[in-house]
Amino acid sequence: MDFREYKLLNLLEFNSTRKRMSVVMKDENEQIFLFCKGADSVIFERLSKAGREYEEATKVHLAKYGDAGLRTLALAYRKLDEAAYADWNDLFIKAKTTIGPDRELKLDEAADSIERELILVGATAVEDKLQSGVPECIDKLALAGLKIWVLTGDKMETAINIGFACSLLRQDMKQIIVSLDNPEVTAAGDLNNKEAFLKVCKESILEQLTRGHQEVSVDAGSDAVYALVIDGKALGYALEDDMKEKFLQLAIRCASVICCRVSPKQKALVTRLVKEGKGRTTLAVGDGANDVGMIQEADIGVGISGVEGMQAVMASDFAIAQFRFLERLLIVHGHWCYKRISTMVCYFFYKNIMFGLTLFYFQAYSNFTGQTLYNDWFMSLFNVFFTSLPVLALGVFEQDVSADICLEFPTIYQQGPKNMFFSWARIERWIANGVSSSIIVFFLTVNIFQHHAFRESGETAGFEVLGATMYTVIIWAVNCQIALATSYFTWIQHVTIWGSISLWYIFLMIYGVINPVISSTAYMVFIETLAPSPIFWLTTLVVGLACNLPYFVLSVFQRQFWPMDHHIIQEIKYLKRDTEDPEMWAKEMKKAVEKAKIGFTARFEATIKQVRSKVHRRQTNKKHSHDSHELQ
Ligand SMILES: Nc1ncnc2c1ncn2[C@@H]1O[C@H](COP(=O)(O)OP(=O)(O)OP(=O)(O)O)[C@@H](O)[C@H]1O
Ligand SMILES: [Mg+2]
Repeated sequence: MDFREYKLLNLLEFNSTRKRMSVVMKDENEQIFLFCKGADSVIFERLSKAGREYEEATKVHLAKYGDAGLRTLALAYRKLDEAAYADWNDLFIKAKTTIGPDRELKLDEAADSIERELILVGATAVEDKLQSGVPECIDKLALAGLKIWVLTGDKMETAINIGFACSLLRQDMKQIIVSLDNPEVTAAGDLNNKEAFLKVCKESILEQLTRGHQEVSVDAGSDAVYALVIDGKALGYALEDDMKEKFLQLAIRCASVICCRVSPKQKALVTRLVKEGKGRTTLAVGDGANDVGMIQEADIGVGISGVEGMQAVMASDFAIAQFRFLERLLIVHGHWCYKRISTMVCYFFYKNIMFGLTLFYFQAYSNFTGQTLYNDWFMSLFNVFFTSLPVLALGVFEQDVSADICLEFPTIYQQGPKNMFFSWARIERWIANGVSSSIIVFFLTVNIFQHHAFRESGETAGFEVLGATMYTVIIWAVNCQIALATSYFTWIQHVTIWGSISLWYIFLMIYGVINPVISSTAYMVFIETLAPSPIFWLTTLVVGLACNLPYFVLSVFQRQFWPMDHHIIQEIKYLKRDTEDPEMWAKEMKKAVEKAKIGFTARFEATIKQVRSKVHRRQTNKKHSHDSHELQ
């Protein structure tokens, strides 16, 4: 075997902006070479006139590989003479030893100056398999009403092929392809006038975007589904200030958007454009260092840990091991989290308003004497012990519907993006609940106690009795309220809710027997006064129920007359209709998905529609010919 020995002189590293990497080598005859591999578009730009011998053949191969969904690399080399290399090496070493922010820039410039005049050798292709479960996951996300954009560093053919593989594209979609790969731009490029070339490029992109808009507008209202495929260079122009709005509007009207050959910076810019232009919440998911920019730019960044290193994971808010876990992360945990947090916050408003307002009413009632209704310790411990754990349990464990149902009914996810549970209307309803409960608890309790004998000897109750009773009612009311608002009960919910209430009585007893210097108005109030008197227990029951009555009645009405998705599903599950009455379940299932335009469910529907229209056409044709026969 014939061995050749090469000495490695320099390594010009890969990054996603350069989209290429090179090595400088010396062979046994002291001849210096530069070998370069990288994205085809980048390599072809850098070929010398003499080095284009295999250009056409390689392009054909590359297109073939791309269509097969393979990832391609173009390979090229160049010979360097000793003197030219020595000059360049000085420049490179200087760049390499620079310290400061412009080191990268200088290195890129140095590399750029030598990676020119290349001679094309050929191309390679490797299969980069989709992870398992990606098409299914994309389908679910589409059914949940999410819009999916693909931003990739791959070449257009590969990206389109992958688009087909994961059902983002399908045959009956109309593709709008925006790129600079057209005769006008190529002709302008040959003229060697940079300014004129830029102008032609810009005009070409503007024209393609306008044409896209027209096409989409013509078909508006019909079933036509569009996909936008834009390439990195074109995107550079489309993201300029005067064009980005047009690009965004077009992209929004397309069911799928695929941006290929984009640099990391462009990925971030596109994310920002959607985030700021539409004011929507964006989520970026990626696995490589080239995705870090967009992961940080998006509202929610998700990193996939895998073969491409840990950079994406380090920069992300959530890390997952496979793309398909995104489905569960969003549709199950995203949904639960949104509900938990929004209900938790609303409940906090409610309970503090209810408690605080009773203090305020008492001030007015006692002619602003400054006398507080409750013992100091009662007030301090309200949010700490007696009402805190149930709401924490709700915030951590609540599930309005189970995980399986979330996945089976992806539309339920839309409650989040539509903000149905943290809208002003809902917050106001909870505030109103707090205000009404405070009015009920205060005025009912005061009226019950005011004109009646409380003690055997005929005296009315003192304000310490009134305060302790009212406080007891509030503890019952707010804890029962959370029991009403919770849909998922485990022993944890029971322990926290009923435990909080029990804790109050235990506290009252222990605190009540402590020296009156410390317990002040609470001294023996429960053991001696409240516990033996039936009116205390009766008040707790009646007023406690009355506080929760408005919420309860409204909830019943809502469930009955304006049920939301999760209400219906809860009822079906509770009444076991899913097993006993499959028809009802199937009917509900139909409603359970957004009308998606991408994903294989959409593809399946489109195919059925096509077959149906074909059959219909055939039947009408037959009928026509039959009719004309009869006429003859
Ligand atoms: N090590 C490498 N050496 C030379 N060229 C490379 C190398 N890695 C990638 N390339 C080329 O640079 C292009 C851009 O790579 P980049 O990492 O930005 O995106 P990607 O990995 O292709 O796609 P994605 O954004 O989907 O991860 C690739 O399509 C490939 O042609
Ligand atoms: Mg990558």
